[in-house]
Amino acid sequence: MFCPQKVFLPIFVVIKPQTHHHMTETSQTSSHNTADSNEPVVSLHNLLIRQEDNVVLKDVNLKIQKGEFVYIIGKVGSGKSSLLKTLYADLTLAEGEANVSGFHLQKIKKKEIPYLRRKMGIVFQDFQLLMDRSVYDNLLFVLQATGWKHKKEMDKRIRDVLARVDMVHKGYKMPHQLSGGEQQRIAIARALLNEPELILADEPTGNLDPETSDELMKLLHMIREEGRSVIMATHNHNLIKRYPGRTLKCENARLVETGQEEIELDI
Ligand SMILES: Nc1ncnc2c1ncn2[C@@H]1O[C@H](COP(=O)(O)OP(=O)(O)OP(=O)(O)O)[C@@H](O)[C@H]1O
Repeated sequence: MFCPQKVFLPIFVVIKPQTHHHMTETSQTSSHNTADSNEPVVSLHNLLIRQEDNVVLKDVNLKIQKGEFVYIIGKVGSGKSSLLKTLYADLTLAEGEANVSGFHLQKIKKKEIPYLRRKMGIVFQDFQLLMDRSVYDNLLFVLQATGWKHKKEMDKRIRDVLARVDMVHKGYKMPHQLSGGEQQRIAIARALLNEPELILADEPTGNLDPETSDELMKLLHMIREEGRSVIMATHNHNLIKRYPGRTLKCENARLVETGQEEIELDI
């Protein structure tokens, strides 16, 4: 069954109209610093990441700059999703210091989390579109939930993001009328609505065939070229070979940098 909380929309926050007000809002929050443009988008210092009582990752140290494309690899259960969940504050940080888009996660309050999530776009393996409404209404829902008010501006924004993912004529379709690849494009369009500086993608090609995965990778790399940072967890090593990027591996409860030559091709 569809679980609305899992869409990670800041729907429980009433936000003023969308007129470039992000900094004012976020800077009012105690865990947020107005980000310097040279600051890393993600800065992690000695993190300990736990799931219940189990240590998933320890001594995690990482800096990701604006415009970097970073892959997270590792075996099933090695901690890739837990790391991403920590970054979008779905998993409480056990120890260490984490600065993500200017938010200090070690002291973030529950009510501040929607503001953090507005600075990022999150893409999942299973797309997580609202199945009971059209593509257009999926996007409209997010804009309204994040404080946009003016019909014309919302319409323009929706058309812009649909154009970016080459889906401008599919706005009237219901999600079930789209292929998996098309649904994932819509999920990316949704992630781009509020111009985030960071895209987190958890196994985004997991449900896609190789050709469609390839197209999605081109799209994610195009998004990176616009100056956004992309962090993508994946099992698909072939894709990393075709679209090289900085690669980190979760292994033995640590996060380690991995050279391209160490990445084994999938059979
Ligand atoms: N909600 C949860 N409660 C308790 N333990 C969990 C929870 N989610 C994950 N874990 C455990 O935490 C560890 C890391 O899981 P995680 O999902 O981060 O791994 P992963 O590398 O993303 O795996 P996969 O490749 O299967 O997606 C695993 O041992 C897993 O069983």
